[in-house]
Amino acid sequence: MLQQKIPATVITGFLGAGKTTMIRNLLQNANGKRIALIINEFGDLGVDGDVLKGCGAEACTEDDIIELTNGCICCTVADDFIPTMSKLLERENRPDHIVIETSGLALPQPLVAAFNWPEIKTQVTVDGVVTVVDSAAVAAGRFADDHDRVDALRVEDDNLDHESPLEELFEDQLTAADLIVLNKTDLIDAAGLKMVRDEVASRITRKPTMIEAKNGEVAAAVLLGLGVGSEDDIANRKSHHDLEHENDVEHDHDHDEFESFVVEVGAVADPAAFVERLKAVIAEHDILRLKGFADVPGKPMRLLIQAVGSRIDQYFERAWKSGETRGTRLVVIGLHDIDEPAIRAAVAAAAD
Ligand SMILES: Nc1nc2c(ncn2[C@@H]2O[C@H](COP(=O)(O)OP(=O)(O)OP(=O)(O)O)[C@@H](O)[C@H]2O)c(=O)[nH]1
Repeated sequence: MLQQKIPATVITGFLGAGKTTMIRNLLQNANGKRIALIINEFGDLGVDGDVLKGCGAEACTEDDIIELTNGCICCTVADDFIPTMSKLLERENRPDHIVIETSGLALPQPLVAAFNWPEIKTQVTVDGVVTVVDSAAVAAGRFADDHDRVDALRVEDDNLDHESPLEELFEDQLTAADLIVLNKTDLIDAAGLKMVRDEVASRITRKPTMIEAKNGEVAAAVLLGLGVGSEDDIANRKSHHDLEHENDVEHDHDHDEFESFVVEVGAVADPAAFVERLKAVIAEHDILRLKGFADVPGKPMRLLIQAVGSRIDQYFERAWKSGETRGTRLVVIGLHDIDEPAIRAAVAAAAD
């Protein structure tokens, strides 16, 4: 009997835009669909996986959550993504829908193109590519306003042939979209939102639907079931990288423009003071994303810390498990020239 292709939704968007938050909401409102989730994260602490496993949604048990941690999914298609999909498709109990969260630094194009590989194409189709946008970051000029900085980087590095790395990636993720979710609308006013809409529209030639959301609250019926088959249209969604290297088959995409590392420090006695000091460290070093868990003495639960630019959210996420080593571990992500030793020292000092 001919099996129906399983629809797969690719969820992309820059670091901290709200992808995991939106997926968490989706899993809790999945209308009875069984969803398999493939999560790819930059930096190897597995924060997103933990957040999603912790939500206990029936739509997606821990077994249905697969983490790809060997770098950005767009660079590990052959080694990581295809074998993972093949294994998932061999399962007896196949999911109704597959959701793939790319890392915030991933180019979605190579991932979508992978759905044309013969072993995948016969069994799965890309239902749609959903690009989540941090509206507050766009309104603040995060993706447009760093020309001085890029010029400075270019002086240091002759090989930097791009515009701003942030701007390019932002556009590439928008270019791949079938649906754009303008998230974090709670952080801006109506005029700001209008600006964000115009700014996003000005960066793409295709005209995908744009919707607004806060805390990633988008109905499952809106996110799933777009029915696009985006893999067949991938030639019309070329990234800057595709366009620059069209005749250059040897050229690999990489993430040299970004750097990530994990900082481990001691227990944090005063979380409020720690977070305030972290804000200063983030601003001074222009850290794009910082997230992880902190050990607060006397507390049975671990503190989840999520920073996107200067905004930091924190909450006690779950109890430390027996046998788990308590500790404070944070992933730091920035542009390639961030000062790792200085940041390590500053975060350690902030925890003291
Ligand atoms: N104020 C506000 N915060 C939000 C909203 N959506 C997400 N956040 C917060 O933004 C932070 C980042 O959200 P995530 O869902 O982890 O973002 P992400 O895109 O998965 O991040 P990466 O996987 O690191 O790229 C978290 O602290 C969220 O609670 C929103 O609509 N409004």
